[in-house]
Amino acid sequence: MTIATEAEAQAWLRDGLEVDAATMERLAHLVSLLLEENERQNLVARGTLPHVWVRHIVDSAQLLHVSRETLPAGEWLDLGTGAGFPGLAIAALQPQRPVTLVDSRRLRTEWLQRAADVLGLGNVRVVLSRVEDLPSGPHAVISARAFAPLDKLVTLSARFSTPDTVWLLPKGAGAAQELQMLPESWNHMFHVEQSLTDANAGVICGRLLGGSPPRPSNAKGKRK
Ligand SMILES: C[S@@+](CC[C@H](N)C(=O)[O-])C[C@H]1O[C@@H](n2cnc3c(N)ncnc32)[C@H](O)[C@@H]1O
Repeated sequence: MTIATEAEAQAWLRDGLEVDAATMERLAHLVSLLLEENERQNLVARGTLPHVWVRHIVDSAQLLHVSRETLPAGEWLDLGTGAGFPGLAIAALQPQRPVTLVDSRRLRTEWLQRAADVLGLGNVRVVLSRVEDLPSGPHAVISARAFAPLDKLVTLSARFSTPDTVWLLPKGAGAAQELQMLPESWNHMFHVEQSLTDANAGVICGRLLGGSPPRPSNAKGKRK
């Protein structure tokens, strides 16, 4: 199944993900704030504006659905959140879950904080920082969309993960190839799930196990 239209996106949220009416309203409010702010700053690609529900809201919300396992409770860390995807949409969908949104661009984090305030999302923590400079610490879920190639992303972010952490990484058409290129010594249980919003794209899901964690010397994305 591929969700292609705005009507299909909203129907899937209501019927597939069983999002309640109040949350649908919150998401609609997020969409209108985004469209308004996009007039002032380039938050998302203009070509995606007619399809915000498909390209951003459901593309984010699918992370609550595509993984083969139940997501652990606890803090969700979204790296390179940009305009808010997937992290801000997840926070709107799961207002009881603490969600940390990290981005290195001040304008983006100011927007994220404003949007979270207007939407009344007290579960959101916005952090203006490079991922490289964040303090280490475990998180229940790690997500990142369009942030970095998989090997670099895992290298940068392994220190926020335990073997119980679930990683959810929406990728493009090259998801399976990116996964294949991870060094064999890395002990992981990642797999690719079909994206609900793009027949050619995949979501890399799974866990990073102990044993051979990536070393910081790989931080620039170089493979040995
Ligand atoms: C291509 S955008 C993707 C934004 C969003 N995740 C999405 O998919 O719509 C990448 C974002 O990562 C941020 N970024 C790039 N390098 C970063 C770093 N080292 N640490 C934190 N954020 C970074 C950029 O400021 C930008 O907002």
